[in-house]
Amino acid sequence: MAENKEKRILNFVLQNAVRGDPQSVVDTIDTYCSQKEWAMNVGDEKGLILDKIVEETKPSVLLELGTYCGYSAVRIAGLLKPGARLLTIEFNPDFVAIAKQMIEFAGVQDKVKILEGPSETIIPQLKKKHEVDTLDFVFLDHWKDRYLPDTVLLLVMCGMQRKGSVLLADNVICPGAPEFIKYIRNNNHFKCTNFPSHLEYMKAKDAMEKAVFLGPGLESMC
Ligand SMILES: Nc1ncnc2c1ncn2[C@@H]1O[C@H](/C=C/CNC(=O)c2cc([N+](=O)[O-])cc(O)c2O)[C@@H](O)[C@H]1O
Ligand SMILES: [Mg+2]
Repeated sequence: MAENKEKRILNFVLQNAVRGDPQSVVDTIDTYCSQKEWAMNVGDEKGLILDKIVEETKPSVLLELGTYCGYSAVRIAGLLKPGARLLTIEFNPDFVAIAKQMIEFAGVQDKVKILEGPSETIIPQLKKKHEVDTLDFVFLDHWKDRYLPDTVLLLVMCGMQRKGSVLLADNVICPGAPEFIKYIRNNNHFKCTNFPSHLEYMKAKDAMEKAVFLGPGLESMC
């Protein structure tokens, strides 16, 4: 496979991080991407917001949309209670290969399962093929124009949310996910909170949006 940025990030981790230590892997990626080559990891500043919300939620079954190099999968997995599991969806086979090695090096392969393919195909398979009943936590960090359709898919088509389920979306300012924000903030089945921050490794403003599902009401969900 051609030498590319994601491969260079992985090699830097393999050569500099501590095997079996998720925090060391996360810190090493942050060092590389802040000093050598920028990459679209959630990063250290927004990562602390992610950590706090995961720890507060104490989730057992989690879904991530957009694995990329596995940075947030490793970060989240390092916080999970025994028996909790993270499913992460990624459709780029090169990134799947990178993330797989990143997750194994961090020693969290027993907590994380990468599902290769497009989210729109895999989400409807979660119940039957991956024995998911409901999701306690969903991290949205894939193409921004997929946030809304995939949220609707999770909600309406697959009933994947239960009362108290948490959706957390990265990048609601930069690059932005305006349709998702409009929908989720106007949907009275969700209680939304915005967490202002900065774009990973940059000074530009960004934010994360947390949306807690309040449960299906009597009226239609749409
Ligand atoms: N429908 C789908 N199913 C499965 N995998 C999918 C998918 N859509 C995208 N992906 C994967 O998710 C990742 C995309 C992330 C987009 N983030 C971004 O575009 C992004 C951009 C900036 N930025 O430009 O500053 C900053 C950020 O934090 C960002 O997350 C890639 O690994 C891509 O292959
Ligand atoms: Mg992002």
